[in-house]
Amino acid sequence: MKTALTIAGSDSSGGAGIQADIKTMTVHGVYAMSAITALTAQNTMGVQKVMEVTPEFLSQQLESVFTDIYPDAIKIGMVSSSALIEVIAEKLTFYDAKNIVVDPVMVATSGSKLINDKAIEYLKNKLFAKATLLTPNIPEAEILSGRTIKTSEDMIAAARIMSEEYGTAVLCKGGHALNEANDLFYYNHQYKWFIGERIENSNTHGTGCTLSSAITSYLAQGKDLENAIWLAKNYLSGALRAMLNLGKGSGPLKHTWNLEGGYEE
Ligand SMILES: Nc1ncnc2c1ncn2[C@@H]1O[C@H](COP(=O)(O)OP(=O)(O)OP(=O)(O)O)[C@@H](O)[C@H]1O
Ligand SMILES: Cc1ncc(CO)c(N)n1
Repeated sequence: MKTALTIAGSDSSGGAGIQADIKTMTVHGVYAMSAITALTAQNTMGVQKVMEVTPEFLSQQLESVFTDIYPDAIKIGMVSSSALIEVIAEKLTFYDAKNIVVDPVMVATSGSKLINDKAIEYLKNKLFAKATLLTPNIPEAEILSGRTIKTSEDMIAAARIMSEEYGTAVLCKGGHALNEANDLFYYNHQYKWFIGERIENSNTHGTGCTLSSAITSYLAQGKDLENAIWLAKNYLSGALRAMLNLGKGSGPLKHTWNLEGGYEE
């Protein structure tokens, strides 16, 4: 069985973070492991409280995992402080980790900030160069590239800046652009659009986490990066089309849709 590790925050409401990652990896037939960076008390309406783990405890979780069941691929999500980022960077190097997808989580769908400013600098300087793929959404891409994104051309320019600065592939997600679900892939001075059909569903809690862990699952299974992105996007679209409607705010996706004969009931 292929194995994957998520290094991310826990979402008590189960739709984003570690919980979304484990569900996604599991329905892809990949054995999921976790190293938790923070607990969030969160629901579909917002993040009520965050409790970070200590750097020592994160370090121990990573050591426990890597020295026993080596992950074929790794997804990194919410990491809210510079000390935690340092620990992750050090362990990834020490254990020679491969297939690393970094989702630079900064703000939850509900608008709550999930990272501090010093940590953003550490992400850029210590972590991004180790990534196989970065998956920023538009607001994150604006912060990381220093450019405002209003058009498709802006997305290309921002992705180019990030890819060249960090020497890694970048998938800039277009879910925040009105009427679109097109994501821009940029690597080796070339770009490619991953065109998606926009699904009218306001329940989008955890779309970013779900996409990045689906990509991670496919990388663990040995798919190449572009194939992994296509397959993951298809999985995500199905989870949105299944129209689960839970909670009072922006609800979670139906992660299990692909086990249940699809979304046509
Ligand atoms: N309404 C939609 N219909 C189809 N695809 C969508 C829709 N909204 C988002 N997506 C897709 O979902 C994926 C995640 O994109 P999005 O921009 O929502 O990420 P995110 O903001 O990081 O998510 P999160 O809400 O978890 O922070 C992308 O592939 C995007 O194109
Ligand atoms: C724990 C966690 N990670 C990531 C996100 C981004 O959606 C969230 N809302 N919560």
